[in-house]
Amino acid sequence: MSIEQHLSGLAESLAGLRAQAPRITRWGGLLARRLSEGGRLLAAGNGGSAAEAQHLTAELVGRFRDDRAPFSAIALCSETSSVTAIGNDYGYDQVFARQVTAHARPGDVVVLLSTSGKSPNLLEAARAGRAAGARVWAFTGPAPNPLAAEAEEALALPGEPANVQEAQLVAVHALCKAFEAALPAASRRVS
Ligand SMILES: O=C(CO)[C@@H](O)[C@H](O)[C@H](O)[C@H](O)COP(=O)(O)O
Repeated sequence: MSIEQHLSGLAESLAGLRAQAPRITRWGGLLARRLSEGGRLLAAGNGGSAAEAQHLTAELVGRFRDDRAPFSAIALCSETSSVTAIGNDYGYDQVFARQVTAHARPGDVVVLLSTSGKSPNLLEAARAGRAAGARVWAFTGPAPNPLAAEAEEALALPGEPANVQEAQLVAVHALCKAFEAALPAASRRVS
């Protein structure tokens, strides 16, 4: 595939994202409410999506754009001792689900990123999140797919995996932008 074809594919995935901008704005508002009230975001993904999960939590604990309070967010894929111990003792399908069961409380938000929407460990994590009473949102490739079906809501993007993954990084930034815009003034300290 030529670079031009790759970039055309990315444009298609981004067009799919643009069509779902209202969902991202709504998610940002809900996330701002939940985290301001003491909730926590738990994020997970495999491979490149693991990097995006970490990217999202870093923006929330640090900051995206505005100077403001830190918020609680954990990338479950970065918990190397938990991932390796749970994977070793319970199997790779449980590496995120067990952490979700340990950390998630009602009022929390679980964000699961996948290009295929088929990774068994993310499907298990979605079930664990719902069982814990948390909100479960999935970022996936083309719908229908099992993860989109298992989550309460999904941002499903068209395109091949690499393009979906690239567009998901834009979606992560868009969510952070919507989140910071929706934060109550009390927790915002723009300099
Ligand atoms: O970054 C890439 C492909 O762009 C790979 O590392 C990719 O993330 C891995 O193959 C993942 O295991 C794929 O998982 P998923 O997106 O299908 O849930």
